Amino acid sequence: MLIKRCAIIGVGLIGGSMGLALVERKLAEHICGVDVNQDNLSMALAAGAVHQAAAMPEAVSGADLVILAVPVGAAQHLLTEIKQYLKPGAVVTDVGSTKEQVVRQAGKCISGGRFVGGHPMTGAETAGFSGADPYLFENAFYLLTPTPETDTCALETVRRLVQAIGAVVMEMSPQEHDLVTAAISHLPHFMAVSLVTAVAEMAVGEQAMALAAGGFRDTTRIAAGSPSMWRDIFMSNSEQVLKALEYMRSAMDRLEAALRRQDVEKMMHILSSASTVRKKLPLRPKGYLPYIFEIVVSVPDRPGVIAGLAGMLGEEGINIVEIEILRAREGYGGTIRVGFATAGEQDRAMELFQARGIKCRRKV
Ligand SMILES: NC(=O)C1=CN([C@@H]2O[C@H](COP(=O)(O)OP(=O)(O)OC[C@H]3O[C@@H](n4cnc5c(N)ncnc54)[C@H](O)[C@@H]3O)[C@@H](O)[C@H]2O)C=CC1
Ligand SMILES: O=C(O)C(=O)Cc1ccc(O)cc1
Repeated sequence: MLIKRCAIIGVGLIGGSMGLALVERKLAEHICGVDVNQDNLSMALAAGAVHQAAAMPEAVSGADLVILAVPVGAAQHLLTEIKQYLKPGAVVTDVGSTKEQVVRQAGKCISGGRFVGGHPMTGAETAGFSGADPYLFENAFYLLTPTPETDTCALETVRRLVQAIGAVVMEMSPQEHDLVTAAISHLPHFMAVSLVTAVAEMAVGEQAMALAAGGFRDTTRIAAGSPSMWRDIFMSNSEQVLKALEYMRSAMDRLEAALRRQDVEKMMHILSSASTVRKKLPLRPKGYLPYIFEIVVSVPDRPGVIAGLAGMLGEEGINIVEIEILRAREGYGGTIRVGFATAGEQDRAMELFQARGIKCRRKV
């Protein structure tokens, strides 16, 4: 066992998933769960994500590892609260989406550099334990943000834990973290929220909203995320988000100017450059995220189709690392994206499907 006694404060989507992952992989002997929301706590206990539902001082005072899995605003208050109860040598980590403020606060509260900032780059737009998943972290990037003050043993403990739940560790400073996530996570959320707000204000009616097709859905899925979680993310990373917004505004202004002036050439240039950049964006960029070798399979829209494909691959010992339904319209069939860890598996899957007359292509 990696950890003897662990406390998870906040057993919602991420804390709950962490508990399930630790239990499933037998990484912690005993886990205490703490939550202000009794429903989440009861569900976590019933699902076996925690061994015991506990109240604050007891949960923390016996713990070797404390995981803060609450919105970032609450995490900062909790650091102040728990410092008096921590046993000597205990390691504290968090899962918050912003890092600079929390890491600074931890520096004041947690002695010996035994706080290690963490951020799993995986999740969903659903809040609460009901969405918890023991495999949420598998193959996902998990950012750790040590500082020169971080204790090397504490860092190693968290590193090993993150790897043991199947995630891929990447380390960067809290400042770098907040800049990068402002660009690739917080700005997209800001835009998704603004897009939903704008279209709602256009009052195109319920019927028009029902027509909302791929584009609107794809660009706004994340806007359904937890408002309190995102309030805390924006408020704690306002400086970087505001910087990112300046770039966004400038890009929108240039596109708007081309439209106003009916400047076809300029418009074409902007659209083409964006299209090129977007097409080059791998699902998981090489060197940053583990690369995925994908194929896209065209299939009829019938129950059991995915099971059939998965069965064929399974019989050949080809492991699926990702699978996604890209398009399915009743009666028209659809496409399924299947991802593999190696080029060899991608080749074998192509051969297997083609030999059975299944239409497929390599995704580049
Ligand atoms: N939802 C996502 O996709 C991701 C979220 N995160 C971060 O993970 C953290 C948790 O987010 P989720 O699990 O999604 O939220 P959630 O809403 O599903 O869970 C948070 C839990 O913390 C509890 N809580 C709040 N304040 C508390 C307090 N003072 N004491 C004890 N419990 C308290 C809530 O009752 C809730 O059960 C946030 O900091 C978020 O930024 C990180 C990566 C992905
Ligand atoms: O649902 C999605 O696609 C997400 O991007 C979830 C998410 C939300 C917040 C994070 O800090 C990390 C991941």
